[in-house]
Amino acid sequence: MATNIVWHQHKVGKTERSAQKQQRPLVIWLTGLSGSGKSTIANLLEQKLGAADKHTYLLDGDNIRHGLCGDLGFSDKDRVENIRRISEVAKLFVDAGLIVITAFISPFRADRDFCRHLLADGEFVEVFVDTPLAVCEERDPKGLYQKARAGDIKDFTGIDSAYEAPQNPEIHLDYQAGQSAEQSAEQLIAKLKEKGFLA
Ligand SMILES: Nc1ncnc2c1ncn2[C@@H]1O[C@H](COP(=O)(O)OS(=O)(=O)O)[C@@H](OP(=O)(O)O)[C@H]1O
Ligand SMILES: Nc1ncnc2c1ncn2[C@@H]1O[C@H](COP(=O)(O)OP(=O)(O)O)[C@@H](O)[C@H]1O
Repeated sequence: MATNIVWHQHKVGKTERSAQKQQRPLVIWLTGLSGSGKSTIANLLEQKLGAADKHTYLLDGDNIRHGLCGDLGFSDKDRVENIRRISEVAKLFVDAGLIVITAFISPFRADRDFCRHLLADGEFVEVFVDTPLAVCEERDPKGLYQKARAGDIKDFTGIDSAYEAPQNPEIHLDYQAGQSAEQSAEQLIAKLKEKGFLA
């Protein structure tokens, strides 16, 4: 707990930093099962926003777990702490004026809402990458479902660990058979624009 600590109000704030970048800072929070397409879509989205002169930062589950969250595993408690840390980092990057893209399973509603409530109204865009478990398992890009089914990995999301689907996400990316990742990323950009999150 922060006791005997006083918040410093700096002269240069979020308003100045985002004005300098000529953009509205945001968190675009992708959530979905392992293999649903979060990392692939997030990467394409970041490339497309960069090409449109936006200033972005992508926080991706696998990468963050090598450093900032390298001490955490996949128990419910560790996942809560993982998302808490990511949320605080995302808030700092929003304060820096950036468009933050996150790609974490983030299986628990309360934790996604924690990030939403850290930010100002309209700064948190929850994107549900709604790919059915059977499709994720069929894709199995890292062979993890096979290991989880064989009992070699415990607490695997969708198998023996819960995934709480968003009830009212700002954007719902419904799985469509045969749709490419490129098409999904384009669909996401179109929805971000349609809903007024991107100029
Ligand atoms: N037990 C278990 N359950 C789920 N996922 C597992 C597990 N063990 C390892 N992995 C790999 O870790 C990636 C998920 O990390 P996240 O930080 O996104 O998870 S969480 O948000 O804290 O639930 C996840 O990456 P993605 O496939 O990109 O989602 C997996 O590659
Ligand atoms: N429409 C799509 N959107 C995203 N990924 C797709 C799509 N169609 C096929 N894929 C493939 O599915 C896999 C998704 O893996 P990944 O992006 O690592 O998912 P996650 O980050 O959610 O675990 C990749 O191999 C990707 O090429």
